Amino acid sequence: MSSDANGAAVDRMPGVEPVPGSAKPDPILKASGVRRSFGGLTAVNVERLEVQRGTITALIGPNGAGKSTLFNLLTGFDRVDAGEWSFQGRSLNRLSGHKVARAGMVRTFQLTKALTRLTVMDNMLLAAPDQFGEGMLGAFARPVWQRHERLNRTRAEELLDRFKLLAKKDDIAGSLSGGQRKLLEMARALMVNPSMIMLDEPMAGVNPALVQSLLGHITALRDDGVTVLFVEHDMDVIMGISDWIVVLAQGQVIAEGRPADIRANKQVVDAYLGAQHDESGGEPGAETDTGESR
Ligand SMILES: Nc1ncnc2c1ncn2[C@@H]1O[C@H](COP(=O)(O)OP(=O)(O)OP(=O)(O)O)[C@@H](O)[C@H]1O
Repeated sequence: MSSDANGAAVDRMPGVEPVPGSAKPDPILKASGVRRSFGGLTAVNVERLEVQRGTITALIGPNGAGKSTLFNLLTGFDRVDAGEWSFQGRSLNRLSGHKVARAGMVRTFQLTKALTRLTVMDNMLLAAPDQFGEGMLGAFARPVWQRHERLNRTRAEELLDRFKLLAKKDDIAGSLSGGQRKLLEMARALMVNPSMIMLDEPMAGVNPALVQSLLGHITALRDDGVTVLFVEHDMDVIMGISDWIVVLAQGQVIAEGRPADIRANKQVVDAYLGAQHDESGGEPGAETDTGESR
């Protein structure tokens, strides 16, 4: 359960059963029988998973539970061995990452080395939909391309402004701090105007001073109608902003529920939360995962 602008608790999943594979009233994403093995190791084996539209859903689990693999499968960056899933009622099976993004479901990526050498603005423009070089076009199509470019630039500036990166638009992305890079990763993903964004460890390597600001951006996305699914290790972050939590262990969904349900789930506490909580300790939201476990 998360809070509204006045800090009051809001249950965005009223009546939803806190059990693995539970049906949601308005699922934006539905997956069933999704399996992926690497050699003899079953990395993902998800019988059923639904993500409620307009919520922040956390995907948690111990190292090696299959969280990143599931992200990769759902977003078209890896191939399933079996299973199917649909997004906004449309089957996404076997679509490439590019097509999945165009359908409205994007995931963030850490900036690659090549991207860190480009300016912040160029990073944004490269993430825009329908990228094509001017050289590929005949003279007749140039005005269309120029209009596209102008619209992309305007959208990039709006997003950079929202994420407080506009003053850095001409800086090399590699010069940004860890937290600013996370903001840029989010801003890049939003260039395609997605209905759902998947964040892989948004707080990893982020200076504690920026954690609250990042959390604010994530809840603002949800409040603007973007569905958020995120993988994170920091339990204070997870419990603080999630409307719903899905627990993965050895590739399977072993629990689902509101933060209070998950805290009260003995199987999850014994297998995962106990150890995590001992590690994080301090003030809620004050600790960050360094990403060193990856
Ligand atoms: N390309 C691959 N080739 C072989 N094994 C892989 C590959 N990708 C993932 N695995 C294995 O699949 C299992 C699930 O890995 P995955 O990275 O999805 O877990 P995770 O929950 O994201 O873990 P972490 O929290 O440590 O990031 C692990 O045992 C991992 O070693």
